[in-house]
Amino acid sequence: MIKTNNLKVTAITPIIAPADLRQVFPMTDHAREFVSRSRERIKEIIQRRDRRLMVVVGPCSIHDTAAAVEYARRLADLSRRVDDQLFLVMRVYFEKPRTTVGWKGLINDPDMNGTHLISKGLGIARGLLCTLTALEVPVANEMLDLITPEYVADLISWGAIGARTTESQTHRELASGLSFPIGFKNGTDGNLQIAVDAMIAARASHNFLGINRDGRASIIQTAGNPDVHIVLRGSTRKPNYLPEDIAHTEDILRKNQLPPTIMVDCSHGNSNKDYRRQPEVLENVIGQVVDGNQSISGLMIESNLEEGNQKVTADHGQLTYGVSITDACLGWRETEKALLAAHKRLRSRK
Ligand SMILES: O=C[C@H](O)[C@H](O)COP(=O)(O)O
Ligand SMILES: C=C(OP(=O)(O)O)C(=O)O
Repeated sequence: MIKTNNLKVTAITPIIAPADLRQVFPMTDHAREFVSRSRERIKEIIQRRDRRLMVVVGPCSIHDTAAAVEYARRLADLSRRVDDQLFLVMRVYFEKPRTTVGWKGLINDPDMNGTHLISKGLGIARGLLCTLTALEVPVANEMLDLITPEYVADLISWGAIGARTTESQTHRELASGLSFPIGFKNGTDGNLQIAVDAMIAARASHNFLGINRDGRASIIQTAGNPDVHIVLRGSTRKPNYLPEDIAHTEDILRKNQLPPTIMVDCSHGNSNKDYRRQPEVLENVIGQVVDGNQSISGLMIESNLEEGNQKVTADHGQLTYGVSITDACLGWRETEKALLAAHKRLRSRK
């Protein structure tokens, strides 16, 4: 018999159901209360009812949970020192969109060796989110895969749809049903319209395919997510965080009847992919806020315990602790210095 299906599929392996993983790593009452409170604070900030700025700061990707917990402890300490001006949310990114190919993150390949033990990755991810929530560190995640939210989204306070997926209908549908605020990045070529279209789409209700708690394919019907905003991340051609870029974005949001609230990613196209330039982007944007800008509500920084990045080799014993294995990051010392300086300047606001 001639086979016409799965000609290019080499294996299909069922995985643990979301309900079962949630039983292994249950959400405590404290976690529920903390995540709900963090989401409310973020909503207030992006709606500009709370004049603090949200800063999504942390590693480009998580590959070592011990280092992530150490980073979270430092962030929690720093948060206590700056929280009258800055609401810090940790970047805890488990899924990486690749330009072509490469390691796709801790969920996809937790052992970083091509074994792709996705059930294990989901378990490590959920376990880490429980630990970080117990430490009272709010978590930000990139929503890349359309299935994983059922496993982890209850512990997340803010989500990004990345530059490579903002134009995707399925990601917009996903965003329309998520229980937390979502930032849509501009395209890698600088296109803002795709983020505007994404916001309009995600605010509407949708019917689409997903999975339920038992892992069964289901029709998901959503109400629409009003808590969506744009994230300016620059492009391969130029940055887009300068006052004229912000004014242009405000104008586009106004023309599309979208709330004037903007997050600036200090990394990616805005730093010309040079992590050392993130503090200068941060300083410029903080200057705009101190000078009276009302629409900038958030910032993003790629930061790790140690600066730079490293390649993963077959012998993981060779990896340097606290260094990114994806994009290069600002080190902790520089991150702390930059955020304390931002805090000091914001305090001088009228
Ligand atoms: O922030 C992450 C990266 O810029 C993104 O995942 C693309 O990475 P790549 O171009 O190395 O694949
Ligand atoms: C991939 C990322 O960003 P972007 O989608 O802007 O490239 C990221 O923040 O990890």
